[in-house]
Amino acid sequence: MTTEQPVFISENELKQFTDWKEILHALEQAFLAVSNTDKSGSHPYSSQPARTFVHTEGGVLLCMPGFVGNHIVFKSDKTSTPSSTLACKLITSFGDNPKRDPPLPDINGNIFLFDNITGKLQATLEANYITGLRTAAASIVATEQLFFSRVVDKSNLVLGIIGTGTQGELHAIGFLNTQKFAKIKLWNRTRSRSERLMAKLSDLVPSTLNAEVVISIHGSVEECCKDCDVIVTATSTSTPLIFRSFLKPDVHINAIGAGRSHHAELAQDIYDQCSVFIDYKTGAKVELANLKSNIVGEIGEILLGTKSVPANGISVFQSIGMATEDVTVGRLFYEKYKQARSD
Ligand SMILES: NC(=O)C1=CN([C@@H]2O[C@H](COP(=O)(O)OP(=O)(O)OC[C@H]3O[C@@H](n4cnc5c(N)ncnc54)[C@H](OP(=O)(O)O)[C@@H]3O)[C@@H](O)[C@H]2O)C=CC1
Ligand SMILES: O=C([O-])C1=[NH+]CCC1
Repeated sequence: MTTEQPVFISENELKQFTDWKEILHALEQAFLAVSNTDKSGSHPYSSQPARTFVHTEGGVLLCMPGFVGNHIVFKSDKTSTPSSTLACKLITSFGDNPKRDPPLPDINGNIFLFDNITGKLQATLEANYITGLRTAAASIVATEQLFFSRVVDKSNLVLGIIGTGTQGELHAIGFLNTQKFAKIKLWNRTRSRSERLMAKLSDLVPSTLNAEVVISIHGSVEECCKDCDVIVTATSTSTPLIFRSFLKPDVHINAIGAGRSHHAELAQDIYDQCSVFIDYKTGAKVELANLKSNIVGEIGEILLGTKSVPANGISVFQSIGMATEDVTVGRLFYEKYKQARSD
């Protein structure tokens, strides 16, 4: 039980605790928790309503509350006993922020972690960086489940990143640190931003699994998508950027962006032919209500073994973003922060 005053953990403090293996594990726990309906078994479980939106003239405030029970915080600690975590992320998206002088991020948020027994606030974590990490980790887990599990020859795979803003950058860094690709192709509406990311990635490459990776920048979305095995779309576009004709017959897409309408990045001719997996049905009922496609199930259902992965074709992870991701990743970072202070 917490009797201390709540702590505030800044973005800079949080950055030093980044550990992709632990973050992927936290995401698996979140996915399992939303799909598991049996509270008495060994899997995590959750309580999570659809998030709410408050619209203003300049942007939107999202309220994302969630609870995860029976989850393992640290993958690496084999003696970990299951934990329960209650949290709420408040996050805003103000689209004109990047154009301000000096520029500000479009998305700004905080995660509030509560004591699970007393309901008292324990910690406030700045959440811009964590949101990027957990969104990228969700895509990586989805790609492992929907693509790497069905691909036999993993020797020459190509990753495409469409949109190299905050989310696109963390996706590129996350994939570099956790999966092997022969090539990473970048496209961004403003080319200078993909040039900046290319320079950053080139510095990181020697310390990742991908020492030989070739990174390139492309002038059109079509050219960037050509030959890609895995694609990430991380833009705020309101009109489709990728069409069926740009794609190989077997490809996996993580569609994470597009703000108000989550399915704006891909053309209808892709949705007509693909298998869509989502993060949570409760959110999809609200936020993907207008999506006309074959929604097969949740990523957590694959992890639980209650849904199977299509053998081939186009798979899409339509990432909405959910509170349970912030719950398990927020708790992981809070525990790491406490460990560091007690050392
Ligand atoms: N699924 C999830 O869990 C999450 C989803 N998101 C969503 O991801 C998207 C990206 O967020 P973030 O990276 O933080 O934002 P940034 O502002 O950092 O980046 C926005 C990106 O979108 C591009 N873009 C904007 N408008 C267009 C357009 N009309 N056509 C093509 N590209 C465009 C920008 O290009 P340029 O550099 O040229 O401006 C930039 O690459 C947002 O829609 C956000 O809502 C964010 C967090 C979590
Ligand atoms: O899931 C999330 O945190 C967000 N989705 C869009 C803006 C922030």
